[in-house]
Amino acid sequence: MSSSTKSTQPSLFEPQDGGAVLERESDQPRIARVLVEETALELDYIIPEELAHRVHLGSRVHVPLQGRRAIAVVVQLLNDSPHAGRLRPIADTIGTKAMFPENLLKLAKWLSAYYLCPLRQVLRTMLPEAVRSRPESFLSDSHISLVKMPDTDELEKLRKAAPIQVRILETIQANGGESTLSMLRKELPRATQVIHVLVKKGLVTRSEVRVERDPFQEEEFMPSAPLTLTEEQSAVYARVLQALERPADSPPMLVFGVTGSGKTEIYLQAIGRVLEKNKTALVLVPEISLTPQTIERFKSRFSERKQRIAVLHSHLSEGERHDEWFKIHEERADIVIGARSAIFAPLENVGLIIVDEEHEPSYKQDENPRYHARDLAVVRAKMEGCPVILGSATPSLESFENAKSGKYELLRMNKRTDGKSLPLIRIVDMRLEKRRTKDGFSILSEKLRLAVQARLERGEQSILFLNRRGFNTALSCMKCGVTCVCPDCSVAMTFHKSDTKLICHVCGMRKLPPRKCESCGDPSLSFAGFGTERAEETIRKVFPQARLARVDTDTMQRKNQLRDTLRLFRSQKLDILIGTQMIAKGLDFPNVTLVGVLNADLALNLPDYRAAERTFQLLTQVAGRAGRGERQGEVFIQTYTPHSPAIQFSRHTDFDGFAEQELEQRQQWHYPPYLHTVLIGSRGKEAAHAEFSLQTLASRLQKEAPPDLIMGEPCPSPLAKAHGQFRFQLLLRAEKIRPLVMHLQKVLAGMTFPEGVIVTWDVDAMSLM
Ligand SMILES: Nc1ncnc2c1ncn2[C@@H]1O[C@H](COP(=O)(O)OP(=O)(O)OP(=O)(O)O)[C@@H](O)[C@H]1O
Ligand SMILES: [Zn+2]
Ligand SMILES: [Zn+2]
Repeated sequence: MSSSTKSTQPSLFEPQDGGAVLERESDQPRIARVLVEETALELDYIIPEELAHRVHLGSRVHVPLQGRRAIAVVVQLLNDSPHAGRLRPIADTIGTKAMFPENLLKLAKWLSAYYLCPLRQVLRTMLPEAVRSRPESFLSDSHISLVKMPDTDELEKLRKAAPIQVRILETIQANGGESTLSMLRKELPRATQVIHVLVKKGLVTRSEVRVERDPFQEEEFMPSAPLTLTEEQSAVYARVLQALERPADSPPMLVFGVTGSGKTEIYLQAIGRVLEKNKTALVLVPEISLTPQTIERFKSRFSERKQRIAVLHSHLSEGERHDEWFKIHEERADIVIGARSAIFAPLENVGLIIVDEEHEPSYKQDENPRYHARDLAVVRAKMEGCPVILGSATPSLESFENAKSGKYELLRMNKRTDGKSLPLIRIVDMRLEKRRTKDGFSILSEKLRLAVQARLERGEQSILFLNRRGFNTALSCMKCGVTCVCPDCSVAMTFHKSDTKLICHVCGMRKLPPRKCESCGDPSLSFAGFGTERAEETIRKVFPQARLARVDTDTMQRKNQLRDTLRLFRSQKLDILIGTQMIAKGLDFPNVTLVGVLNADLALNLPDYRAAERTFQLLTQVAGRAGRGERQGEVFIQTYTPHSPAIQFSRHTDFDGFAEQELEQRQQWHYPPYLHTVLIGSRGKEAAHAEFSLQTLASRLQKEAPPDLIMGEPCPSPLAKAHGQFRFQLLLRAEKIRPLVMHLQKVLAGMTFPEGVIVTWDVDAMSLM
């Protein structure tokens, strides 16, 4: 949150500027308290009689404000106001139905208080941009009919004076006298204005029609029927059914099932039950596993009502997002599947909320408001009075601890549905491997090479995973040792061979690799480290006959490219898939019998107390991609730290062992889940200003602090510079989060920061970078 949005004390009535004052006997409620969207003012307005049926809690309305009209959200309905005699009426509503259903508005208020973020900003986040700024325009298209062509003379005159008008007329004529505005626009971007003129001249008519963009309209779905549940699944499902019958007595359920244990099947059947009860279901999936395959599973199971499934994710066009949102708003959807922000879907009559892969860090938004969608799901479920299922093969330690303490209910599934054992996991010690190679460098160990070779011979498939894109991860001087870093960020620039550029992965800056050291001028520069691009090149050299594709954000730029590549892989037209975490999750390919992790140490080396947890999760997830079919799977993990606990425990798929050890450490060192954190950050072009601001804040926080506060020292962030700004941080920890947040709010309210310094705060921070 930037210091410029510092909360001001909202005044509750509007200064009068001479407008007529309404007075009338009350129907209840007669006054709406609204939050003006652009000013953060909370003001009271009269609800005029004629709008009474359209003004609800959560409605967006137009109100008169200082001689103009402003857009506001109704946040409270009142019978009376301290300024009752001096209020002006609401001018109009946007739509007839509240944009924020009551529970969503409640959730917004909760979020605002918990994460210390102005309500106005929360509400802004809840509505997609396309809905907020253009509530109607995307929805409609215009049907254009030709009334008459101008006669021959006139037509020629017009052709000279306004050739574009003629061109449009002729296009419509050629199309049988009918067309749509969107089609004409494709031909001519200015078609809208031209049509306007032609309508005035009476040559064409225009009528509004409603069209919807369906991102899946070309897809066919094979209907699927519910499977007979395994014993383990049945036990979990029985519990879920009970919760659906008596949601009030049911704590959040943590479904902890190994990869391939059939969690998704349970979700599908539970949703089936919810629909039978004429209720709706909300399913959150991490962005990265919101693959066509995942959506297909839902659309296939509920194929008879696939039109009633709304999908929300970041790859939708503005128009698609708008339409999906309205589909939910107008109650034309009863299943919503989406990534993080789908927790704000304006769904009503919610019967079940599911958060798949609940441990995924991407559920935490890393800009304002910095909410955690899983935690909001638990809160929203409570407000909706419905059960919530959190599912994972590697639960977050937060949820696991909640289950241990009885706040959540733990439901376990330890076996794969096919009865197959989990894949065999082998650790490859790259320190030994290094000695074997002549340049002391290896991308593919001998063991992994042989394993891939064997798959190629048997016609089976392999996935190779490397969580870093690019060719080389650093360019360093052999003489003075200086590495080429981004001038704006404190990170080494990555060499991308395909465009022969150094690219900064933080700010995106690109430049040609220098010919000599930028520090000492020596020409002996050397590339080091490797990313997916280089790994691909190596694998191609080692297995020239293999059919190979690389999946990372560099290769998957084009729309549908990921889908197409995965289809090729599924239909076994590819032997090897090499990629970043885009391929780590949720993919289910029966012919994959080998998974290789090229460098398991990447996540472990992050300066974050969660590094071990992340590594464990990632390795377990990746390993889960192997051996999902008839044949047993095998996993090779290449590492320079073979004895680290995260690697050893994941090797034995021993979540409990890992959790026990890790939780003990967290408790000892006072980290979540035993304490809450607030990470305060300051940044600015002037390092001294940013640092000083944080120091001042720290010393103010010290005064009258809650007794359980543990405050660190202001220090440079691990990512010390980004986008040309110097970054500092301060970690606050406390057992109770509310008193800490309230204390912080009070201190911030009394502070101003120097110009150019931005101060942020992140409650329950997931990343300490
Ligand atoms: N009861 C069942 N009988 C037979 N096959 C099943 C059953 N339940 C699930 N499956 C199949 O087992 C495979 C794994 O199931 P599913 O994807 O639901 O597991 P999951 O726990 O969600 O996996 P992951 O955590 O790896 O995403 C799928 O191919 C699914 O169709
Ligand atoms: Zn040098
Ligand atoms: Zn940069």
